[in-house]
Amino acid sequence: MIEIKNINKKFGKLNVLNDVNLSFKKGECIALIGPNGCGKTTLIKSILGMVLPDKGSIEFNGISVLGAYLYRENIGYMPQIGRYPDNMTIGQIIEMIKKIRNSNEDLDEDLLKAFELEKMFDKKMRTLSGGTTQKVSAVLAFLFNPDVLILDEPTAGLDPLASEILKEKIIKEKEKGKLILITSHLLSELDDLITEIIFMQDGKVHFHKKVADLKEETNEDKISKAIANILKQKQPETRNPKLAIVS
Ligand SMILES: Nc1ncnc2c1ncn2[C@@H]1O[C@H](COP(=O)(O)OP(=O)(O)OP(=O)(O)O)[C@@H](O)[C@H]1O
Repeated sequence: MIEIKNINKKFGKLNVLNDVNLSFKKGECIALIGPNGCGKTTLIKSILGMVLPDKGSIEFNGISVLGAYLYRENIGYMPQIGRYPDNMTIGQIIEMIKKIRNSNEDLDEDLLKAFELEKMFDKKMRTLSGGTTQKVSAVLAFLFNPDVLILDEPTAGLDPLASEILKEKIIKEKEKGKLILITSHLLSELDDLITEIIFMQDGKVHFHKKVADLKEETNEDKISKAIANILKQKQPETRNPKLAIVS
């Protein structure tokens, strides 16, 4: 579904993506993890066409994303920090996006209802808490029933109930066979969700494994412990604080 081949990206002298090769298929729920600044968001933005790689190719269903935009209709994107026009209300934002998309798909309003956002339709975006803004971003990502969901730190800032609602929704969409790509630092949140894990470090893919294989190899039940175990095996001498994992 998404093929990433030999992607490189520099910002000035900083090598942010360094020969990244990845392949994502329908029905997978993949966690993209790694220390701050290792290139996760840059990789996501490259898939979305918001960042142009210096080298390499990205294909969506066999077609290069370079210069293309229609493929984005198949992707629901929840950014790490959603930015919206300050003076518009929640209701106006959702209506505006619906009009721009002009989609014939049945709308998926599960999250709109579960988060009870309709009660807050008249609230202006500038008055919203961080968590409520995250809820608006989540609603918009799922609204047009996309085949692919790319969620950048989706539960950051959400309260425990909202976080659980979103996780249940992600599981429901995964079961429908969608491709879901999630970045998160909260590894304990990922246990029930993901089928594969990609660990990035310094712009490179450190490893890409199926969760079942990772757990079997390390003899650990929890993803956070399994990853810590792998990292210890790979770097027995060093204690690199950048690899700190939140479990
Ligand atoms: N537009 C840009 N211009 C210059 N540098 C950038 C730009 N976007 C990202 N960077 C740099 O690229 C590096 C990777 O950033 P990126 O946002 O991809 O990291 P990340 O893995 O998503 O981090 P985090 O876990 O903190 O979200 C960082 O050093 C960041 O400062």
